[in-house]
Amino acid sequence: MIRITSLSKSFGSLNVLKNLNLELNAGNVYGIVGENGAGKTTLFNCIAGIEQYEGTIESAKAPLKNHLGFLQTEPFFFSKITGREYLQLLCTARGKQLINPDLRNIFHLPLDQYAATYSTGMKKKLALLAVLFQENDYYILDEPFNGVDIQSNLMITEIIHQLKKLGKTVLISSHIFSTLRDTCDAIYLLQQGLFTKSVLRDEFHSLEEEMKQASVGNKIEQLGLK
Ligand SMILES: Nc1ncnc2c1ncn2[C@@H]1O[C@H](COP(=O)(O)OP(=O)(O)OP(=O)(O)O)[C@@H](O)[C@H]1O
Repeated sequence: MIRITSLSKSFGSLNVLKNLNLELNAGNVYGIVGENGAGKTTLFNCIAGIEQYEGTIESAKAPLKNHLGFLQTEPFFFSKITGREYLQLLCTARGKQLINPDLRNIFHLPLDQYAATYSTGMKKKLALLAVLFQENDYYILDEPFNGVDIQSNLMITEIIHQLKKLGKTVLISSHIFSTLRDTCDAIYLLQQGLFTKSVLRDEFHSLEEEMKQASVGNKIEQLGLK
């Protein structure tokens, strides 16, 4: 369980997160949707302890950061570290052994190549493997489907299903509604730093239609394509 109470975050005069409350329970997958700049990454950074904030964030397993696997939108790697060394480093940081990295290298990453020289999608897959190998209780996956190939997208969907089965708590952001439909138990709509809607699985379709209507409406006709 992660409980977020009265969470606010500002950058100077810009109020990005406005008094958010959210409870995330074990064995559930939660999705966050919202326009660019709505505050999704800022929310994740606050939960991960990367940003300072007002309010409280509590977790059943504490401290939260020691049990959290945070996959960032664009993972960063130091220049002279191989994929294998990165996996080793992240496992060591949690006091875990790196077990069978070659056998468990399901994305066929070149583990002896410098990670900084990986492609965008390869970097994301390496960072994902690392947080999985840490055996965390909580996962935040910021746009996990973005920039990876179709095969890996299918794999990541199955990984999320498996995390749910294992009773983990998973929070995902995505700009592709279908990926959330395939993985989430509940979806929260974040608009200008506020949760304006939360829906359970059986209401996903109506949320998608509502968002489509609000964002597309009659704008295609307005475009006047010929
Ligand atoms: N370090 C920072 N300093 C100042 N403003 C920031 C900082 N980080 C984020 N912001 C601002 O906070 C707002 C929310 O940004 P955030 O990255 O959380 O949005 P997001 O919902 O993740 O967007 P996207 O979908 O584009 O990834 C934006 O207006 C952004 O410019």
